Amino acid sequence: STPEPALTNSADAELHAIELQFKTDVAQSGERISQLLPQFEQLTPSQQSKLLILMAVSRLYAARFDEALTLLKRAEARTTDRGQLAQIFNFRATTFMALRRFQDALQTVQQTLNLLPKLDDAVKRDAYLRIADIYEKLDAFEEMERYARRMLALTSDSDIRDRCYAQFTLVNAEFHQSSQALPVLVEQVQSVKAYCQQQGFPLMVAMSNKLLGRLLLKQDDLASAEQYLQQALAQYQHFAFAVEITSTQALLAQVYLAAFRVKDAAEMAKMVVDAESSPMVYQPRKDAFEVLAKIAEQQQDYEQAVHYLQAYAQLSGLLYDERQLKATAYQAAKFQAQQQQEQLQQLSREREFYLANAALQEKAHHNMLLFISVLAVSVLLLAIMLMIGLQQKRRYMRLSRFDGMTGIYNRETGQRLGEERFIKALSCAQPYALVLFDLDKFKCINDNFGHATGDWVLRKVTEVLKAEVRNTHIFARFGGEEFAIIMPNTELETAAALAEQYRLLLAAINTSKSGHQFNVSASFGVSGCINTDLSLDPLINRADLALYRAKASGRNAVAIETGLTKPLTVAMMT
Ligand SMILES: Nc1nc2c(ncn2[C@@H]2O[C@H](COP(=O)(O)OP(=O)(O)OP(=O)(O)O)[C@@H](O)[C@H]2O)c(=O)[nH]1
Repeated sequence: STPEPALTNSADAELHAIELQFKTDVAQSGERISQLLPQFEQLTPSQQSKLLILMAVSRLYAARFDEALTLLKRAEARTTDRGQLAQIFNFRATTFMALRRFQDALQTVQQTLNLLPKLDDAVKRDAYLRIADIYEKLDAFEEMERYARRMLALTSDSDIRDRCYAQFTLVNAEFHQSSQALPVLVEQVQSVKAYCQQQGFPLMVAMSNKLLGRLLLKQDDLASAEQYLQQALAQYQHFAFAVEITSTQALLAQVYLAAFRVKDAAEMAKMVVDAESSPMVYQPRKDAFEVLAKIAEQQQDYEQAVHYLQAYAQLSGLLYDERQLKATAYQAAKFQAQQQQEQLQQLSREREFYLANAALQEKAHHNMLLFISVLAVSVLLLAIMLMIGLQQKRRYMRLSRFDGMTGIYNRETGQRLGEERFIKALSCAQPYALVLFDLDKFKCINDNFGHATGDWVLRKVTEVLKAEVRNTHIFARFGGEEFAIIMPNTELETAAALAEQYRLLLAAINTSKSGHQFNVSASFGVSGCINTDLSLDPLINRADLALYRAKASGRNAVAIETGLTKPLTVAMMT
């Protein structure tokens, strides 16, 4: 069922309030969680996740680590929000640290770091803070400093809490590494403390006080050290922060011992060793047993001193083992991170390879285009050349089919066409006739008026007859001044009549345009197809015979050769 909007909003507000209160009043916030629990089923998955995270945190403070892990798992299952997931991972890493499962903790840190790139700065700062805290517990102080700096770099003037936390973590990392002189560090911690106090972050004030106490103990400023440590103790007691209370008490015991306040020292140290033991307090316990051993020794209670020294030695061994464990985990995590880095580099190399390959393919594509273009241009050129060739061929064909001077068919073409028509006429039993004519005394024209005039006559004769010859007839120059008119589907008599007509036309040519005045005439021989003819040749021969006779009869005449036993002579004119 969908939750009512009013409940959704009020639950959001309450969850946010509880989250804030965790930083100042753990007990009170636990109370508010219990009050919200009966409404669990009515909350949205995201709110349920948030509530489960808060419950896990309260278990974490109560050192109920396995319960905390279970709650975090349930919280993780209910959200896809990256920010919330980062928060879950952070608390999980802290829980693993408390359980001394260092490798799991570092793996969880890596999970958080993988989530971070897409998250906003506030979530990043939160994660960096917790990672720095984990590295501190792993004695990896360089890493601690690195993440503190990253966090600080992401803060602006308005991120007061995070700036206070980051500054403290940074100065704490410097203290662990002894990278600054003690007085410089004291000054730095004091300025961080002032800033955090002014902005109202009591936990950071408590931690600053404890750190100042520790620094001043080292400087042998015992009075100031006690003052700061007492302040820190009161503040931690307010938070019910058991681990820090024990750790501060152990420091106070050392201050009192140094100040020869044996009774106070013993009292403090006793509180430390009587408090619940856990790996988190091995160091303060070891310090407290040392204080107690020294006191017993001073009081010459050697039996008791040996007893305390045994406890001290045992804790030293445990701490040594733990340091080994941490170092191993840290190295393993470093190795894993390195491997991951190498994998990333491999991926980027593969990507480079892919890009280079793509560029290569692009080039191949480009070359292909170039090749196609060249091919296209070549084909075009070839086509043009082919066309020119065809045109030339057509020109030559034309030249070879026609007579250059007169433009009519030459002898070969005329004879071939005539032959084709002849075969057709033969199969259809159609009539067929042939006229040959030869200009008269042409040599004289050449001789008297020059070759050019002779040429003019040849062209004039053609021009005159071309206009007259039927379009089914074939007009050809047979050579020199001899012409033929092949007449398919034409009777011999018709051919003779036409020849006569042509003879008259030629004789009527006016030669003045040639620049000379003279007579033009031609002699004609006509033949027609007879039964025995199987090709054009016999017709040509007979027309030739007739032409010869026409010449012999005095020229400018038409003669007929029938091919029959008694040749028929037609009218001749002079
Ligand atoms: N101008 C010119 N003369 C040509 C051409 N072809 C042939 N001839 C000339 O034509 C003349 C033909 O002379 P012949 O064969 O003796 O005949 P003809 O002078 O016409 O006398 P007949 O045929 O007996 O009437 C030759 O002098 C050739 O040189 C040509 O293309 N142009």
